[in-house]
Amino acid sequence: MVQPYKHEPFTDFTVEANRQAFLAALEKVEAELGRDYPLIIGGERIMTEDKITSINPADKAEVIGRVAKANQELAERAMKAADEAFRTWSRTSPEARADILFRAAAIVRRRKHEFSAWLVKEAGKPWREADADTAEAIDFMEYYGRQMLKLKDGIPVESRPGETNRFFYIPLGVGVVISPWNFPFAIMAGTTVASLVTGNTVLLKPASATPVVAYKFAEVLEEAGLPAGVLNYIPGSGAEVGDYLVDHPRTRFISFTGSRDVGIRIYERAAKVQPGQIWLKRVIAEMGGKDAIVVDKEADLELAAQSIVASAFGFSGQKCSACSRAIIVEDVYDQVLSRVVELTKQLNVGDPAEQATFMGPVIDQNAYNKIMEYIEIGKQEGRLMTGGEGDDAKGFFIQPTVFADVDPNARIMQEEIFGPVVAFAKARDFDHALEIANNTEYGLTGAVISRNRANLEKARQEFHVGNLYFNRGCTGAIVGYQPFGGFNMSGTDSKAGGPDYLILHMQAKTVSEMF
Ligand SMILES: NC(=O)c1ccc[n+]([C@@H]2O[C@H](COP(=O)([O-])OP(=O)(O)OC[C@H]3O[C@@H](n4cnc5c(N)ncnc54)[C@H](O)[C@@H]3O)[C@@H](O)[C@H]2O)c1
Ligand SMILES: N[C@@H](CCC=O)C(=O)O
Repeated sequence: MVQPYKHEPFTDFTVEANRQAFLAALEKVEAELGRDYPLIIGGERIMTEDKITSINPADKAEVIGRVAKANQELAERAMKAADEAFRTWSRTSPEARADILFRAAAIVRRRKHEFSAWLVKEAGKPWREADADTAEAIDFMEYYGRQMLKLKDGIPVESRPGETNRFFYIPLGVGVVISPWNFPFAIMAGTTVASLVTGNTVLLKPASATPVVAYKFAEVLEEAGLPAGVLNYIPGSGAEVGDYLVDHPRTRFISFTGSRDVGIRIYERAAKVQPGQIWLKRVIAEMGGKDAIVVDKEADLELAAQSIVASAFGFSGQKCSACSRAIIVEDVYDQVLSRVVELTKQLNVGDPAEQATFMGPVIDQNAYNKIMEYIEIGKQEGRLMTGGEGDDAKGFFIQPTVFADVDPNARIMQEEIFGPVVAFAKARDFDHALEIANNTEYGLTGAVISRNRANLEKARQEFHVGNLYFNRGCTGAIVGYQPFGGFNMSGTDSKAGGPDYLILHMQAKTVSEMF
């Protein structure tokens, strides 16, 4: 009997034993840096001449690993392997598939700090963020395994006398999983195992900035008993391998998490029926955000300031859920702003391998350049209150940055920056604050800090985001507790970690028999 689902607890690093264990994990990972990793196609390891070099964003001279790079020919081979493996994997019992997830979760749990240490090194995540990423990966495996057990016999439907009707779910086929670098373990693992446990086979193309942790996870799934060919690990260029697989007539569905622009491209390309294709591809697309925290005049202002700072600057603002807009009712605007500035100035920015670091680097040179450009735009559009500086000499470090008095239509209030930058806008009243909050093309997360019940109820109806939080920050959804996904240009609102997520990876079949 499977135990009821409970989310994986976060590690308390004030406990000395935990601190020591994490330091030991960092040491272990440091000793393994710089290795070469192959593709995995049909269970076979394939090394290529051309490689993706994964570096530490906090120290660009440090190579995390060199990963083989798939081209179209290898992607085709992987497609054939996945297509072949689908014949048997789709007939494997849901219980056996779920057991592989539970076993994989147990393996990761035993090596939890080691996985988090890879995240510190490869993604530049500070300890707490890395620990949360690993915990979320474990949660996805535990939660989706249980969800599959709930769904395995379908859902009862009505039958008339002399008739038996059954309604159940079958797998789709080969899925292409395309994952981002910002939750390089949790989102990569979650989107992969959701596809697998539902009986599909997978071509996994992880983000090029974080392919090593994805390789480590592919190894875990093998160790847990996943048969060869069911998961194929094929890092490669988005434009080359990504487009090729999205267009491929044998691709049955695409599970994409990433930026708005790439999401739209995939959505459009997947809609085109290719010669030989006998289905309409399904697309699950989780895209960007321009998330806001609204602060009412009747509110705990300290909570408001703490929530804004944590949501804006956790993992350097590189979360689709990050607070990049603080919308404050004018009566309390100055107080909240000055407290946020004060708290921001106290943040510890530096090497994420150090326990005391709150905020590490941004992911790479492109991200650094883009964010610094937005900071320049921000200087034209608002009042720079703190931050604004960057240093990319050793790693890609940007100071947490606060802009005040920004017009709701300004670029830094409309466009996803994906860095440690928050813009403040003043609202006349609560209704005006909600109007500003809804004034973007995105609709992912949002929060309201208020003691006014009527205003909270108004926000429940009117604040148009997939994940709305009251009296807390707008990041940190927990699998199975706060199913995650957004409206409008934030994607297809496919709620990851939610009770209806797995169904998106299957098709429903009705069988009616007369007696
Ligand atoms: N809504 C969510 O749940 C969620 C979660 C995490 C990140 N995000 C979003 O992801 C973005 C940051 O991640 P990113 O920089 O890795 O995004 P990205 O769109 O640049 O890349 C995401 C993935 O798409 C691949 N890709 C690029 N071009 C492709 C193409 N033509 N065809 C197929 N695949 C292609 C990349 O290689 C990568 O694996 C932000 O916009 C963030 O808001 C959203
Ligand atoms: N699920 C994460 C965000 C994922 C996107 O980056 C959160 O809730 O903060």
